[in-house]
Amino acid sequence: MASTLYRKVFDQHVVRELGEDQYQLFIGLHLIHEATSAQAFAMLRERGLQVAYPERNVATVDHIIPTDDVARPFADAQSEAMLAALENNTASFGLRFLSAERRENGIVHVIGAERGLTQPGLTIVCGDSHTATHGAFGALAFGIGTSQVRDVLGTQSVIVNRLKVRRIDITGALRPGVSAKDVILYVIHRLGPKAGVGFAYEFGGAVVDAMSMDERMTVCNMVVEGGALVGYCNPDETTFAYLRGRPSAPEGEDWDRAVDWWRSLASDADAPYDDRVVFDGAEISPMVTWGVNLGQSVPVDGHVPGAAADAAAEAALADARTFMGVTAGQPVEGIGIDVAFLGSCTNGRLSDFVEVAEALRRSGAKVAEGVRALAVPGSQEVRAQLVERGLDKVFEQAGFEFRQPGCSMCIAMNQDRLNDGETAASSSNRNFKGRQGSPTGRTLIMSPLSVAAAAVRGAVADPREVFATNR
Ligand SMILES: CC(C)[C@H](C(=O)O)[C@@H](O)C(=O)O
Ligand code: SF4
Repeated sequence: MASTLYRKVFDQHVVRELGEDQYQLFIGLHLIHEATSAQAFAMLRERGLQVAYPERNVATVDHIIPTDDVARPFADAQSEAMLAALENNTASFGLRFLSAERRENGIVHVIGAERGLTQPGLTIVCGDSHTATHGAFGALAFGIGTSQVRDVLGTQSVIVNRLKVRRIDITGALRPGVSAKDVILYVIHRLGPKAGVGFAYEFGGAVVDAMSMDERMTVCNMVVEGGALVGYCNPDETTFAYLRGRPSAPEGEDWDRAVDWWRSLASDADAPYDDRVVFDGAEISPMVTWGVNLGQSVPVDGHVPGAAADAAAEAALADARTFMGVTAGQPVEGIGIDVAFLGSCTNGRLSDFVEVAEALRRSGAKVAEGVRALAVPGSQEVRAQLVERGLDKVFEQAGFEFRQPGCSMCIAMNQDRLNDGETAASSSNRNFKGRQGSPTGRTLIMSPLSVAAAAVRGAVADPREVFATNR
C-alpha cells in the first residue's frame, strides 16, 4: 500500500501499540545537551537505572557556552555548573560527549548532520524543540520533554501519538536573493503559527528538490514555529551525496545497502496525505518578521499590518506593534536595528556564512556605525572551515565579531544578549518577547543575507538592493 516516509519510518520503530493511538517507539539516536538533560539523569539515578543503549546517545554543549572566552571555569557560575553536570553525567553513564576542550562541540542540530549521525530512516529525539531539523534527511525527528529524555535514557524508547501528515509543495523556482529561510517564513506566514499542531510537515516540489541539505535543514528547523512537531524531506541523491564519507556514515557494502534502504523509505508518488498545500516559489520574497510570533512577517517591501479578521486578532496585532515600537502601515524597510546576529541552528551552517561573506567581500560593505554585529558559527567544524577559507577575516574586516560556536544570542543563555530596548536583526528562529535576553529587547527574524543587509544599513533593508544579488 502506498505510504508516506513518516508512516514507513514510524511503523518500523513501533515496539508496542498501547491503544488510544499511543505507541512505544524505538529511538535510533538520542542527542543530548546541557539545558534539558540534568534532571533526566537525576531521575535515572533515583531509579537506579543505567542507560539502555549508550552507543545511541551523543551529547554536546551549546546553550550556555560563552562565545568569547571559553576558558574554564566559566565566569558565569550557573553555566559552569550546567556544563560540569553534563560532563559528570556523560562520564558516569558512559556516553559520548563532544566537548569544547577537544573542539568537537556545536549546536546539537548542526553537529548531528555534519558528523553523519543524522541519517534517513532513523528516529531521532532530543530534549529540544528544533530537533525537527534532522528531518531534512528523511529521519523522523522530534523534540521531547525532560521526562521523555529520562525514558529514552532508560529504555531507548518513548511514548508518542501518531501525527497526521501535511504535504507542502513549493513549486517552480525561487527568485534571486530569496533563500530557504524566506521559504519557511513564507510558509508559516501563509498557514499561521499554529496550523501545524498535530501534523508532520512533508516538504517537496521543485524548489525543495533543488535545495542543498543546509537549506533543507533551515526549512525543517522552523516547522515547530508553525506548530508542527516534525518536518521532513524525502531522501534523494542530494542527501546521499552529503552523507557519503562523513565520520558516522556507513562505508563499503554497508553504504550501498543503506542507500537502497533509504531510497525505499521516500513517500510513494501516490501516498495518501491528510492535507496538501501548494505554494509557488516565484511568489516568495525576502521575508522579515515585524512582531512577536513567526506568523507576524511581511515581505521586505511590505508594511506593518493594521487590520485583522476579528477583534481578538486586531488586539494581538496592536499589542505586537506596541511592543515592537512600530505603527500600522509603516514600511518594515527602514526599521532601525542595534544588533545583527548571524548564527543559530536555523542559519549557523557553513553555507550561511559563506553566502554572507561573499556578499560582504564583493560589495566591500561595512557594518553601520553603532551596530553590534555577531557572527557565531553553529559548530567548531563550521568555524574551522570558515577560518580555513579566510572568511573569518572577511567578517572581521566588515565589522563583525567572529565568535566561538554556540546558541549564543538566539536564546541568550550565555552572555550574548540584547540590552534593554535594543532591536536585533537575527538569523535565528524565535521572536517572542524577551527571547534574546532583555524583556524589552526586540527581535526581527530574517535570512542571513537580510541580517547582513540590515547590519550594513543599520536598518531593515532589501538584501537584493544592498548586495545587488543575482543568485
Ligand atoms: C532550551 C531548549 C529546551 C529550547 C528548545 O526546546 O527549543 C531552546 O533550544 C530554544 O530554542 O528555545
Ligand atoms: S540555536 Fe537557538 S533554537 Fe537552536 S537549539 Fe540553540 S537556542 Fe534552540
